[in-house]
Amino acid sequence: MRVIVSGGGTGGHIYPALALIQRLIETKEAKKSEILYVGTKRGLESRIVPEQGISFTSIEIQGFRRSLSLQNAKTVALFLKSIRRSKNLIREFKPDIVIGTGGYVSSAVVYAAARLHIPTVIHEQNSIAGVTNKFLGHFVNKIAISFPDAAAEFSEKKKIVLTGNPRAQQVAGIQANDRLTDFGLQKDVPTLLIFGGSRGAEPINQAFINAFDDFAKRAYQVLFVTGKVHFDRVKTAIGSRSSDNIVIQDYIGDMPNILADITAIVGRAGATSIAEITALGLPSILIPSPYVTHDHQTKNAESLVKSGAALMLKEDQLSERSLLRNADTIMQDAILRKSMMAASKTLGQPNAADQLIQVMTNLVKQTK
Ligand SMILES: CC(=O)N[C@H]1[C@@H](OP(=O)(O)OP(=O)(O)OC[C@H]2O[C@@H](n3ccc(=O)[nH]c3=O)[C@H](O)[C@@H]2O)O[C@H](CO)[C@@H](O)[C@@H]1O
Repeated sequence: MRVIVSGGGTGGHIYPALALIQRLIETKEAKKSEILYVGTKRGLESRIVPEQGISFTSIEIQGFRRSLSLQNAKTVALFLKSIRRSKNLIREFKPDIVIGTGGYVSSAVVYAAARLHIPTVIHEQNSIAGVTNKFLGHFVNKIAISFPDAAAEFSEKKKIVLTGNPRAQQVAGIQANDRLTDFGLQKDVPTLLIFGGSRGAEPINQAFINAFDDFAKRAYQVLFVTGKVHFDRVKTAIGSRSSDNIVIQDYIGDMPNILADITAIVGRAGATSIAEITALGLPSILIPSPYVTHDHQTKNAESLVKSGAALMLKEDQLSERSLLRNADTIMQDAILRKSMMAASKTLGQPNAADQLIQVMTNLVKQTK
């Protein structure tokens, strides 16, 4: 099967696409040479996708501003140009199917495919759909969702299929593998991973910087990930302080393998992170980003909190003290962790990639 995949901007849209691609290759539904990823140069995808050895090509497009501005005129012009470019790419590559995983780049690629009568699927990771997927929902053949609640976001109910997030299946099968020693951490000490989504989060970084001296006294260890753009500032703020139980990284390239060795997570409540957390049955402290459309991360987090899988810390309550208190609550109580792990695991979607592939292969068969 020849497949064009498009999705980007942030890791939350890219990693589900990569997990799907990996599974398409594993199951021999597609060869590596039959896959083309279309993204933008500016998005994280331009770095992450070629690193995986997947063919990558970029189109120029930008997102709409919320307020009326001259930039929006440029955005419209770029959008029309990117549809023409996408149509050319599609005519050249001749995909059997085009799938979009969100982020504005996928709007042009998937829309162009629909206009050319190529079978199309979108994948929505969140319970509240993104702007791009809401737009594309009118044109595609199938809408794959990760949370049942997302069905309410689309008017054409016949198109909707609940598959889960393919990244869940990619991490679900991974066993603990002592990879923490790669970073100089101990392999048998409980480890807390702190990170603010795929791009890092300034408020989480600041709370961690303020709490550094206290974390340094803990019996557990901390793997702290700043996000690439924040790394230098965090390192400067930490200065010459160091501790055997704390490691600071800018980005983790191989998150699935690292997650398998982690005891608990402090993070944002991005949908793909949540798919990973529940696939592995990890306990977590979720600090939803208040800067996302319709506060959808709070909704994502609430589903875990309700079932006892996670604690939620609202960003306006985030401080060094609340960060430490929540971290200690989980890291110093093995019984609590055990019940959170069980609750987390019940929300996991370990067959999500296969379910999405099923949707794709059925659609291709029907349209042949
Ligand atoms: C600010 C913003 O718009 N956030 C959205 C974005 O978040 P974001 O891109 O942060 O997405 P998620 O938290 O969902 O996923 C982050 C992904 O990046 C990976 N990772 C992260 C850090 C790292 O060092 N290495 C690494 O590989 C994680 O393992 C995960 O696979 O997309 C999500 C869709 O899924 C949405 O729910 C989020 O609201």
